Amino acid sequence: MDFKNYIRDIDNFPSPGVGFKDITPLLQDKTAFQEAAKALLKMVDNQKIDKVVGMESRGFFYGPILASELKAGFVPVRKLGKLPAETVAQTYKLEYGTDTLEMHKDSVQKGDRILIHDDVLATGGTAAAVCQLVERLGGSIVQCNFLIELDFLKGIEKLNGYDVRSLLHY
Ligand SMILES: O=P(O)(O)OC[C@H]1O[C@H](OP(=O)(O)OP(=O)(O)O)[C@H](O)[C@@H]1O
Ligand SMILES: Nc1ncnc2[nH]cnc12
Repeated sequence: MDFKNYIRDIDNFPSPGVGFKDITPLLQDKTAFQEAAKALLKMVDNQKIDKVVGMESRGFFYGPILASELKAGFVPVRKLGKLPAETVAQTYKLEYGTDTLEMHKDSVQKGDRILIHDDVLATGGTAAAVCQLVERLGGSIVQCNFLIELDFLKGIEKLNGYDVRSLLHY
């Protein structure tokens, strides 16, 4: 299946000069939605995973599905101020601004085998911040797994040393 047929380009969103990859056509198609989940899962290649860590908000579409299929837990990484218990936080830059992400301190135990999942790897600021949070909590990152990688933004350079897999490249 050519998943790219279900990814829509929106120019100048959310700010001038940004070419936004809109995955909602993929999500709303019953076949493409499910086939993409299977393809993301295939990239994990039967590795043992204790927890899938997904970033707010678009990492929440497939992250819990991957967790369920891998018989792993799901850990939400949320934007500042949304998580109710004690957190660790990391501020980072992304393609169109600056933000802070948080994880609950008790969400990852030392030695947990972690799959990080998000929809888009752009400049890599978000994913690098999440890798730092997971490692501060003692987690071991098995793979960083994305639906889309924007190769020209070179996000992979911020994820040196990690196993980075992306289903679609632009
Ligand atoms: O590689 P980067 O340049 O850091 O950009 C990638 C991030 O940007 C988007 O999230 P966004 O912060 O727009 O939030 P959203 O998922 O809530 O829309 C996307 O879902 C990634 O998390
Ligand atoms: N160009 C882009 N399209 C969709 N999500 C993004 N997150 C960061 N850059 C993005």
